[in-house]
Amino acid sequence: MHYEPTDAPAWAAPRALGPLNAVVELPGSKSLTARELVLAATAAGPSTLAGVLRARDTDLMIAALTTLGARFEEDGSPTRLRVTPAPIPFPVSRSERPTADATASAPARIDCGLAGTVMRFIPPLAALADAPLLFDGDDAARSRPLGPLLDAVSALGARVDYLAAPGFLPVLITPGTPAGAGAAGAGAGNAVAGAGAANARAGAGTGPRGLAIDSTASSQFLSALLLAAPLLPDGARITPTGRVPSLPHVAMTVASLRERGVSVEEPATGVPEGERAWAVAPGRPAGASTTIEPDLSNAGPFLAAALVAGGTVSVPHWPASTSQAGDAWRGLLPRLGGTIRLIQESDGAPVLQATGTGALAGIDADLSAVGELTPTVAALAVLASAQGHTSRLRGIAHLRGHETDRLAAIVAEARRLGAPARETADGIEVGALAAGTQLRPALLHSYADHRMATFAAIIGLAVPGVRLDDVACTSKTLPGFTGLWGRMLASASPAAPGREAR
Ligand SMILES: O=C(O)C1=C[C@@H](OP(=O)(O)O)[C@@H](O)[C@H](O)C1
Ligand SMILES: C=C(OP(=O)(O)O)C(=O)O
Repeated sequence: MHYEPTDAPAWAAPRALGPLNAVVELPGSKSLTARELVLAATAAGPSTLAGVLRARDTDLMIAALTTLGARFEEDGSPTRLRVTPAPIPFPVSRSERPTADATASAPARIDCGLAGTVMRFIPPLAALADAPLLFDGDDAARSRPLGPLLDAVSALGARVDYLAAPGFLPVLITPGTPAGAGAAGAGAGNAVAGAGAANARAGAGTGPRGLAIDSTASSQFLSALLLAAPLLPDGARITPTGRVPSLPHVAMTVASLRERGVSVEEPATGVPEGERAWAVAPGRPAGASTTIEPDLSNAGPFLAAALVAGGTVSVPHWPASTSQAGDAWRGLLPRLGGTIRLIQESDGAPVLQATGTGALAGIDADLSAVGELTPTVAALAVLASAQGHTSRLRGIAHLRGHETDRLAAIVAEARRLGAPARETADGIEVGALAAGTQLRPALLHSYADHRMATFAAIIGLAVPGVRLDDVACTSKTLPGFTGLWGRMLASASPAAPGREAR
C-alpha cells in the first residue's frame, strides 16, 4: 500500500471533555441513495426522491446518470430531486461534455471518484448505451477490483478495453450491437444482444440471460448486475461464485428493485454457496416517490462517541425495519461496552440511543456481512486495547479492496498509536496494551478513506494529541462531518475537576 500523506493542514481531533448528551441528525444513506438514483434514472416514468444524500459519491452518481441521459432537478432543496429517466439505449452520444472532451473522437467520461457504487453500478448500464464510455477515477480507485464485473459486462456483448492494468480502471466500454426492441416493459426500448463470453449461457430471446460472477471481492458486483438485469430483454439469472460479502447490501438492492415492481427471485435459505442464483424478470422499474433513510453506517462514529466519552448520543429517524448494514450497530455496540435503546418519540418516530461510560470491551466478531462498519469497530477496539482488552475482527479479507487496503491501514494506524495490532488472513487482531501503558499522540493518515478519517476522530476523543492529515475526505459520504462532530462534542457536560474522558 503506497500512500503519501497530504500537505493539507492537519486536523486536530477534538477531545471529549465530559459525558455527551447529543442528538445527531444524519443525512441520507449513501447505499440507498445510490440505488434510488440508478432505479429512478432507468425507470419507466418520473420519480421524486427525498432525503437524498448529497455527498461526493452520490453527486458523482448523479453526474454519471446524467451522462447516460437521465435528468435530475432539485425540488426546493438539494436533498429533494425530481428525476426524469433516460431512454434506452442510453443517449450517451448526445450527452453534454466538458469542452476538453468535446472532440468528435473523445468518448464520454464517467468520473468514478473513489465511489465503489459508481465504478460498479454504471458499467453494466454502459453495455446499454449508444456510444462508448470511458471510466476512470481517483488514483486510489485504480486499485479497486472490477475484473469479474467487467467480464460479465463483456458477456452482455460490450467490448471492454483496459487502458492500464487488466481488471482495473481506467477502462473503455463500447456497447455491442443493440438487439431489436426487447420485451423489457414500458418504454424499455432496445437492449443488448451479445455474442456472449464464456460465462453467458443464454442469448436474448432464449430465456433469462445466465451470468456467473465471482463476487468474493465485492457484493457490489452482484448488486450492479441486479440493477441492470430488468433492462435486459429477457432479464437475467445471476449466480455468484464463491462467498459474497456484505449480503445485507444485496438484500437492499433486491428490496429496492421490488419496491419499484421488479420481480426478483432470491435463493432459498440453505442453498449452498455457488448454487445460489438471483433471477430478475425483464421490465423497467416503476417511477416512484421515495424517502431515503438516514445513513446508519455513518451513524456509527457518533454512537461510538457515547461509548468513549460517556453519556448518550441519539440518532433520530432510525428506521424500525431496514436493509441497511448499519442497523447492526444495535447488536455490535453492546458487545463493545455500550447500551442501546430504540425508543419511540412522542411523534412516533423511532430514535436510537447509545449510552456509554467510557469503559470499553474487546470484541471477537465476524464482520463479513457488515464490512463497512469495520473501521469504527476497530477504533473502539484500539481504545479497548488501552483498557487491557483484546479484539479480533474476522471475515473481512475483501476490505483490502475498499477505499484503501483497510486491513493494512487500520493496523498501521493502530501501531502508530502504540497498540499491538496485526493483520490476519481475513481480518485484524488488536492485542491488549501492557498495564500502565497508554496510547500515544500521533499524526494519523486518512488514506483518502472517509472511514479511516472517522476512525481517527473516535480515537482523538480519548487520546490527547491525535491529528489527522486529511479530514476533508469525509465529504465522500458525509460533507460537514467536522461541524456535526463539533456540535456533538459541544453537548458534553463540563468535566469534574481533573476528570477527562478515558
Ligand atoms: O452496495 C453498496 O452500497 C455497498 C456494498 C458494500 O461493498 P463491499 O461488498 O465491496 O464491501 C459496502 O461495503 C459499501 O460501503 C457499500
Ligand atoms: C466500502 C465503502 O464504500 P464504496 O461504496 O466506495 O465501496 C464504504 O463506504 O465503506
